[in-house]
Amino acid sequence: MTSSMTGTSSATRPASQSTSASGNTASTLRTAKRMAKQMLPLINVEFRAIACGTAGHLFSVWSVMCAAASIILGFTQHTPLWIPLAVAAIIMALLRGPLAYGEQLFNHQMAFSTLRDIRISVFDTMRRLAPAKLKEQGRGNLVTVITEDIELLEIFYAHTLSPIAIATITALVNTVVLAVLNPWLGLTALVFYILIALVVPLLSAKPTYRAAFAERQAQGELHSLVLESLDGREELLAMGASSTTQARLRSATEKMLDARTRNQRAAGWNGLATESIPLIAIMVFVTVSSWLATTGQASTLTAIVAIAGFLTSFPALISVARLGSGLQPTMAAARRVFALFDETPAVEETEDGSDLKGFDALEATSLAFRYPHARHTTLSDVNLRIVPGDTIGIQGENGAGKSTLIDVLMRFRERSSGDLSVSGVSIEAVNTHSLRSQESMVSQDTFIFSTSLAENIAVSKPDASREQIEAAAHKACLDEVIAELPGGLDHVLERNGDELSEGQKQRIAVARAFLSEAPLVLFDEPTSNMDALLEGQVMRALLDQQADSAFVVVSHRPAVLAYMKQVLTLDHGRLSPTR
Ligand SMILES: Nc1ncnc2c1ncn2[C@@H]1O[C@H](COP(=O)(O)OP(=O)(O)OP(=O)(O)O)[C@@H](O)[C@H]1O
Repeated sequence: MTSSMTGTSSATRPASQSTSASGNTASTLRTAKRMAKQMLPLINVEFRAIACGTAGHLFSVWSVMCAAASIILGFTQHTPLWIPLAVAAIIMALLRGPLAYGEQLFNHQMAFSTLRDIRISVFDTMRRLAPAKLKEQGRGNLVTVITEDIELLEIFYAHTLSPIAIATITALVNTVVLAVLNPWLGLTALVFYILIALVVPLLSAKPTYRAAFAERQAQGELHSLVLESLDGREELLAMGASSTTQARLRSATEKMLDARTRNQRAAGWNGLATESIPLIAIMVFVTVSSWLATTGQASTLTAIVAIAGFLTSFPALISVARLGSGLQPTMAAARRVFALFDETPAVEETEDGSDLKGFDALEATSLAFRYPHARHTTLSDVNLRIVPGDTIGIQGENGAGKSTLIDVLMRFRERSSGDLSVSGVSIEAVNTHSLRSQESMVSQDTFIFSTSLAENIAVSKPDASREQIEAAAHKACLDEVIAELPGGLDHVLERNGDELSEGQKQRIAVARAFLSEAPLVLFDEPTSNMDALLEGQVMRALLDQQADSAFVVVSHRPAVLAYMKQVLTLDHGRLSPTR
């Protein structure tokens, strides 16, 4: 991952909250600088875009100037000079097309490559933040960042830096050319160039940024609400609460539309200036040129050629003037993407630590854990030793901290104090990928991916053979589910396994545990949705294939705990033996 993208900060709030709408110039410049850094690996492509764009715009100005000079010289003075001027005008006009094509091609090559790198970094960041910090982000907000916010960055990478460079170079060259024709013409052009390419975008940037930022935030909140209403649609219908949700959706939509309207209004003012100022500039320029011609300070030929050139010099500048409002949604989106990159993970992954050779023991001594901002510690003094062959049941009241303990043992969350080691190595000194190969987990909620049932089972061992998958499915009592699905093991499950019952999904999770080769498996309520018969079959199958593995099973059910050699109770943050 590119370090400039992922520099960490002390931010601990979700991306939706950790950025403010303050559009001060310093922070916008910082964001722009950070974005520009991503372009460094492709700087040659950017130079090519600038070269093509500059040449293309200058050729279009010069071709019109040469054509004007050629026509006047040919018709009024009948000098042969009109011929080379006409040829030059035609050649430059013909070159304008390929140069414009090149400019677009290189700009988009730059934009798409940079966006690809940013997308990879976003997915890397999500992996780094998962699972603890990702839960805090809000799914809707993440969806907005991953889809719309990243797409908006395209404007910066394809339509910002090179147009600014092109506009600056062409404006300077045009000013010099016009000043050579007559200093007054050069001065007049320079004043209007500065007005259009500098003053207009700077004046329209700040108000547009605020509205654009509010719109991005409102969009994220609306997406969160829509996803929440979709996920909870059955509860809402069953509880007759649809109208409340509709009202919340309406209010969120209005908030978003209000921000969008303000954004459009700010963009409208920018459009007004961008359309009017060139016309005023042309009127003033024509007036100055006519005055110079009538007072004999410039020839008619000079005045007409200068007017022709000035008229055609605006497109490069107008695209920069429009950035004043057009770029602001992009800057707002960039702040949100960078806020995600800057989010501090609950646990920093270890990459330069030790690799575990095998699993001897997991030991927790005086282990404590407190959620950030929580008033009490959830785990205050946990002492636990797990060795190969152990089966340990953990029970406790709702909210006692059982799932939290599993998260800490998996190092999804960092303990607040105490010691925690695996095979004699302090857990944070173990390389994360090595830790995951030794410890795996079956959580309360099973996520079903949109792929075949076989591939869903093989999540814990992607290179598992067909026989191994079938055996795991059989042990997890999935035979009858497989027989009922139209494609059997190859049936493609969709929408988080909508067509399966919760108990069937849990059996898929257990099948994953059967396939996993991790010597320590932590189960969080693995059979809570199964009937007593299935539960018994699954537990017996688990113990049958246990061999040297160690199992820790969190459960409220005495029937499940009865299978365990040792049962512990978690109460007031402490584990004590029950039997
Ligand atoms: N992300 C969080 N931030 C703050 N507090 C949390 C968070 N997650 C859980 N808690 C709190 O920590 C305590 C322990 O929660 P945990 O889910 O570990 O309990 P549990 O024993 O697994 O409960 P259950 O039997 O209901 O599954 C609860 O009081 C809960 O409110």
